[in-house]
Amino acid sequence: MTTITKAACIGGGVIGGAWAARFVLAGIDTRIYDPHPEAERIIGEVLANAERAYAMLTMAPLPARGKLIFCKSLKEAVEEADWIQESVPERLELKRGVLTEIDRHARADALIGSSTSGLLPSDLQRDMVHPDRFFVAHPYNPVYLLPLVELVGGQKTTAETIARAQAAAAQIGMKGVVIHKEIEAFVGDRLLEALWREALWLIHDDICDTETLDDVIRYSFGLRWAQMGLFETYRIAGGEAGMRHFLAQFGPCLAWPWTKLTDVVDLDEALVEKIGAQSDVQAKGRSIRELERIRDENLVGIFQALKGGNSGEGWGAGKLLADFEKRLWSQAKPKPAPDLAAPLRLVEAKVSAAWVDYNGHMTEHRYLQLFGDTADALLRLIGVDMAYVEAGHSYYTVESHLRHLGEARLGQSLYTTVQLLKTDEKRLHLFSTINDAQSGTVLATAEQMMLHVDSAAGKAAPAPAEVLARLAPIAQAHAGLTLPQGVGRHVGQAR
Ligand SMILES: NC(=O)C1=CN([C@@H]2O[C@H](COP(=O)(O)OP(=O)(O)OC[C@H]3O[C@@H](n4cnc5c(N)ncnc54)[C@H](O)[C@@H]3O)[C@@H](O)[C@H]2O)C=CC1
Ligand SMILES: C[N+](C)(C)CC(=O)CC(=O)[O-]
Repeated sequence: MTTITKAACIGGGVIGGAWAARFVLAGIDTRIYDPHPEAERIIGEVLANAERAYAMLTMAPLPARGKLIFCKSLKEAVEEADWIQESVPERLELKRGVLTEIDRHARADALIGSSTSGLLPSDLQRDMVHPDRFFVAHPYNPVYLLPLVELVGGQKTTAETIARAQAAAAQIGMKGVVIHKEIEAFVGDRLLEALWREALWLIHDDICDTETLDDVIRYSFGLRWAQMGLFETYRIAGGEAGMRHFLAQFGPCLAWPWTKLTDVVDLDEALVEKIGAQSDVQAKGRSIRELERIRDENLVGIFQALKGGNSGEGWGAGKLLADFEKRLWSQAKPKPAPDLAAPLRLVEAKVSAAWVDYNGHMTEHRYLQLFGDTADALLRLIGVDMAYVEAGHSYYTVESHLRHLGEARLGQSLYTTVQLLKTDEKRLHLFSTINDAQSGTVLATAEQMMLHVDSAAGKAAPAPAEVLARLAPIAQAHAGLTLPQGVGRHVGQAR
């Protein structure tokens, strides 16, 4: 299977720019060709938003950012690439011309994907000399966050190409869903178009305005769709009798005249202006980049909620993120040995929107999460990693005392440190801090006791010699450090 190390983006608008961000943030060197005079500025802004979103999304060790190179010609962009992604405007003749040129200059084993929202891959690959390596890779906006890519082959696409494309998608954290039969608009845009058509009629007929329509979605079924889609949601809606009862009860309603789905609304000047004006009111003067940042913060929050779903196993897009993070951790190069002569600096983080509460600052359980991540980083350092845990032993936290000394705000960069206060064969007594990354100011501290356990037996057990041996030099070095202020504090009031 191909490992993608070099990518090319042909077209760097809304979608091409965000593909470039996804590639670059996955550590892939990316060349981009777009003749738009402001391409560099636009793509730079998209990349900045993507980096901001990733900093909030994950603490897993992302690879070093790939290089982003702007090219003067399509040839220069594609000739060395492993994966070329075309994202030029949705016009068949334009796309065919661009794809034929890509085909001419690309390496024989390169993957060539098109972002088309609905054109048939067989039509797009018609004039290519090597159409076997061409496929539709239809993404969703914003490509750098939403993980789905619909993979659709044309008549001349090989099964090997689709399999390689699926593996390449996984490499950049995407879920490549293979659509085995080519139809216009594939699966996602068929569904979206049905909804959109209906929505346009509702505005046209003055049933509601754009804000009311959006509220109807985002306060109700939009929340359901992000986690269970349509059919699993409706299975539950059938009550204990499930899907069959749901179909029996609501199937006949489909024959009632509830929808204008087959009629196409005339998007004449008046309707465009009506929708445009209502949309302007909704936006409350926010720019597209500002709206993108709000959207991204919300998406990150949803991802994180889904990552903790299904009793912590992860669910849907959250499970995909959890699996991707596991892979990143397993591939991470060992960090240089930390300086033992000071508390160990182990975790870097940025305050995500999902971490902020009604007081406008990081909410209290996120402090505990960061202290937990810090303890996990220390455990990995002494060999207590996922394989160790799966083999039946771990450390459990049995006591924590947190102190909140300052506020952490949305987007603020933080780091944590940990100092070993005392250890024995079963116990780890730790003192951790959360610090502002710029000033080093301590914002919170945690004093914690952890116990080594035999997880199957559910009781404390001595840690094995190899774990204790890795612990010993840290414990020895930290024994010489000053006891941090706040150790042994209990909750009480000054008298
Ligand atoms: N905007 C969306 O929500 C989605 C769009 N798509 C698909 O992605 C593709 C691109 O759409 P957008 O990014 O929205 O359009 P866009 O208009 O934002 O970007 C198109 C870019 O292509 C560039 N371009 C035009 N001719 C070119 C050429 N010959 N060579 C290189 N670059 C060229 C333009 O300068 C522009 O920057 C379309 O096929 C669209 O259907 C797919 C998923 C979602
Ligand atoms: C509007 N659109 C057809 C270009 C939308 C898509 O293709 C997918 C998306 O991101 O909604």
